[in-house]
Amino acid sequence: MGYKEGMLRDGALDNKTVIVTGGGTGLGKSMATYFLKLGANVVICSRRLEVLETTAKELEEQTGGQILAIACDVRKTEEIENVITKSIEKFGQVDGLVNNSAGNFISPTERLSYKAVDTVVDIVLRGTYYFTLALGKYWIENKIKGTVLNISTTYAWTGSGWVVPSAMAKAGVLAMTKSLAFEWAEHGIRLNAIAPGPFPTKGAWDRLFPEELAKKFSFENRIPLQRVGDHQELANLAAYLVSDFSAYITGEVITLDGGEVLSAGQFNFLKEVSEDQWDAIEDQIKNANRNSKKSE
Ligand SMILES: CCC/C=C/C(=O)SCCNC(=O)CCNC(=O)[C@H](O)C(C)(C)COP(=O)([O-])OP(=O)([O-])OC[C@H]1O[C@@H](n2cnc3c(N)ncnc32)[C@H](O)[C@@H]1OP(=O)([O-])[O-]
Ligand SMILES: NC(=O)C1=CN([C@@H]2O[C@H](COP(=O)(O)OP(=O)(O)OC[C@H]3O[C@@H](n4cnc5c(N)ncnc54)[C@H](OP(=O)(O)O)[C@@H]3O)[C@@H](O)[C@H]2O)C=CC1
Repeated sequence: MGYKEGMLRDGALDNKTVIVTGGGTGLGKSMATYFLKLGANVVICSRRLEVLETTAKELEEQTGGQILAIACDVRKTEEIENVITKSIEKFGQVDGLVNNSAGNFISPTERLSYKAVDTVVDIVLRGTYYFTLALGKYWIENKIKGTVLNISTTYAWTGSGWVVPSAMAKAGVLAMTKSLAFEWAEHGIRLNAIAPGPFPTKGAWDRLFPEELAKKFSFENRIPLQRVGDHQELANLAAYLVSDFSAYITGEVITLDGGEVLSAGQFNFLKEVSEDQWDAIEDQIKNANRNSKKSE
């Protein structure tokens, strides 16, 4: 058994219908795959219908599960409402939502046009609160104990230069997660988030680690656990958080990043010190201890 294997037991998501935004590619596709394997009906939606349909066909063959692909720009409320209506028509009801769609690219902020900032913020923040609001109203009206899982980032709370629109938007998503988790708890609706570290996907790598950068900065050296994430690790956590096994968890953000976010620790630079240097440092400190005792 290892981290590349599915964690939950067969049938863990039986009788659940989960919408995964951006489910045609990358991490959304990996989560959709695992949800299907665990028995869920899955609805994937994003802008490119042909990408969604190709994924739907592939996953249907791979898992034998039921999957519906619908075009939807999460910045448009009427398209979101169409996804919800079609999902209910096909599967009877909707139980879960994974807000996974995102837009992001690295850039010095002063190079961005107003529209460039709006584009990222609108997909990530507006798209997430539009979808959550639409489903929340439906859940409350129909007394359904729905679950929302937001895919955030660690820089939602540390901040990060060169991805400022994304950081602002993901921070808003985090505030929404915690605020609504409290407000809608009385309806049995739960909201949680995952903050992933680097998980290789074409979407992220093309826009955040283009070849020029990838050659210079290797993750193996930067991540304390010395590797990037495996998609199944994220799918495992996501499936747990949308399942009833996590029924007592709400308003939580779980970091899944091999320790990357911990690198700000004030003394972490000591990673560079060799054993010989530690011998000398230990001597110096013990000497200073002895001297301070003498002078007392
Ligand atoms: C591992 C770390 C965490 C990872 C987090 C992730 O989210 S990974 C997820 C990663 N996955 C994804 O991001 C997947 C989806 N992403 C996408 O579809 C695109 O990257 C998108 C977000 C730009 C949206 O596309 P669209 O078709 O809706 O919009 P558009 O093409 O019309 O552009 C709008 C404005 O942006 C401007 N602009 C664009 N690039 C640059 C640049 N490099 N420099 C400067 N500006 C740039 C462009 O010029 C225009 O402004 P203008 O000139 O009119 O004032
Ligand atoms: N990969 C990583 O290392 C990390 C990823 N994340 C997060 O994980 C999530 C998935 O990213 P990842 O799989 O890497 O990248 P992808 O680019 O593969 O996924 C982004 C998805 O969002 C969809 N999307 C973009 N714009 C819209 C829109 N306007 N309306 C609806 N859907 C849209 C895209 O589909 P389409 O183009 O068809 O619309 C695409 O399927 C994101 O939330 C990202 O911020 C967080 C930290 C690290």
